[in-house]
Amino acid sequence: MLSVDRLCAGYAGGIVLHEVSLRVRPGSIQAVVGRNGAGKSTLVHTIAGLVRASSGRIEIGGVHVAGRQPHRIAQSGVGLVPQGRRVFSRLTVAEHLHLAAAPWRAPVSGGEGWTVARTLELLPRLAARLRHRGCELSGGEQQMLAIARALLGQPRVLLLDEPCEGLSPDLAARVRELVNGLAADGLTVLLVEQQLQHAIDVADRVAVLEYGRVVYDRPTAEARVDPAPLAAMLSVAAAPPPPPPNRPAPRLWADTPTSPDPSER
Ligand SMILES: Nc1ncnc2c1ncn2[C@@H]1O[C@H](COP(=O)(O)OP(=O)(O)OP(=O)(O)O)[C@@H](O)[C@H]1O
Repeated sequence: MLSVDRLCAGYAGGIVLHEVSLRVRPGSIQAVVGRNGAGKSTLVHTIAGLVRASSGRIEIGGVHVAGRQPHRIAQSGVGLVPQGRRVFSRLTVAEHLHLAAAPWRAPVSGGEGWTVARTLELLPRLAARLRHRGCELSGGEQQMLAIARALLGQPRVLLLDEPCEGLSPDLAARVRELVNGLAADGLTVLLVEQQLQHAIDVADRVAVLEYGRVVYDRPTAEARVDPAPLAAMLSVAAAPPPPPPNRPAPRLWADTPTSPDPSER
């Protein structure tokens, strides 16, 4: 179970997440949608420990992890598939996989762990590309590699930040199918999606972030019946809410130097 409770986080320029609360059950997919700049990546980065929470709780399987170093949070069972894949252009697929493999780490959720052989069985396209360098892969292959790398860390919670971005409809459908299968195997999945329809297709619940606040969080079954309210929420620009009166200003944190790539923003 991933539980986020009244989470606040941001950067030196200001607070971005305002008391965000979400609960994602094992084996389920929670989609998070929202307009550009709503705070979706900040949310996954904060859960992964790359951005420091200024207040609130993040629990993985009942253990409070907010404030821990990113590698400690990864050891608690959080895997991140970052936006833009972030594969190393000069390393081969095989090198990526062997660097990411953590066979000494027992799978946090128990059961069968992820080995290089098992990830290649799941993602056979990578098996045919083992000697290719990151820069020689297609966008879809890079995405598969980013997912394989996260799985090799033996996660029980998988955070995916716009995994279908820039992929052809076929490949995007393949990625959604893959994510679905991982959740069916018991993984807890938080999926940031730019496209509402993709979120509705794959997720069990969908939450809307607006100016860093959760303004909607319902089962996708409701949106499948009538997606109009959700679509309207994402297409009509709302003014940012005024700050609440008489509340002390939240502490602001700079992005930590542990961010995977300082040129990210
Ligand atoms: N490293 C950073 N330093 C300072 N501000 C940042 C940083 N990263 C993001 N922000 C700001 O935080 C806010 C939320 O950005 P975030 O990337 O979380 O939004 P998003 O919903 O993921 O957007 P997108 O859909 O465009 O990826 C934006 O105003 C953005 O400019």
